[in-house]
Amino acid sequence: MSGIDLRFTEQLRDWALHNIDRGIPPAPLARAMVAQGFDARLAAALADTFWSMRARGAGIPASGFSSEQLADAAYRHETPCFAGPNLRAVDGRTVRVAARLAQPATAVLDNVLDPDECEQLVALARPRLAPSTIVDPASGKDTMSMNRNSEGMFFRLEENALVARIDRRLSTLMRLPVEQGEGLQVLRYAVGAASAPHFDFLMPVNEANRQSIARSGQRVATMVIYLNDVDEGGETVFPEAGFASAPRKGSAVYFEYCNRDGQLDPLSLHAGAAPASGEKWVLTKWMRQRRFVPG
Ligand SMILES: O=C(O)CCC(=O)C(=O)O
Ligand SMILES: [Fe+2]
Repeated sequence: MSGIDLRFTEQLRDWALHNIDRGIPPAPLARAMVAQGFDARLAAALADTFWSMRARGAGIPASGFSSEQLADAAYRHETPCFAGPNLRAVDGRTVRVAARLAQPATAVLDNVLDPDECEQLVALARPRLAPSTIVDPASGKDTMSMNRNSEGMFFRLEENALVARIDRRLSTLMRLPVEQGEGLQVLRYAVGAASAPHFDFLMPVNEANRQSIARSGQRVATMVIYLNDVDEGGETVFPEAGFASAPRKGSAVYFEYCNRDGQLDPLSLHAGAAPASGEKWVLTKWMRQRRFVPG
């Protein structure tokens, strides 16, 4: 192969891909390489490029990267959905931007749902809850988490009047068609239940994820809406960004992670922290690049 500007060993390649396929972001990979004696800038360039090519489903070269591949690794942030006005009129209400983070492109939003909408959603979801599974990144199979986990359910898109109103409101807020949305998900966390750090976009490392991406495109943005107040804990934590959003009933955290070129933002890694008392309920909307076609 011609045009190699940065060489790596097969051993390093295998180690990096193994960890990326387990859901590890580039920054901790680079830190591990530095701990093994790599120069910090070299480690970051290698980790970022392995990660970005793998996340996009590109073939990884056998022995080195070209300067073009190295230059294309860094995520290019675009103008985020919630740049501009702090108030958004939608569906007869005013949604307020309470906080913004540039990387990953994140906005904390107030007044996304009314208290009574939150309560109705909890009442509709409660009898349909099932133990949450996590998709094992390597196999694409649903597995029960080893940690104490949340319980969850999905509404079908526009399955009743309340859900349809919220699907449309979120579509307007997120500036993508209702049809590009997956059905709303509700999660309930008991005291001590958490969700581990994960990406919402689909890593194309197993057949199930590749087929889902082929049907509907990649996930591009997420809205997590808090359905209750939590006295302590329960934040949505972004460990690579050093940021956490605390649950407040009817408020939301929005974040985007797939740009027009199909690059994916590793800073969007996030986790659901366990409530220290009471319960935590969230409603999640994921948007796709194209019309969502369930599997
Ligand atoms: O529970 C949270 O705060 C985050 C939920 C989440 O990450 C998700 O639904 O994808
Ligand atoms: Fe998530």
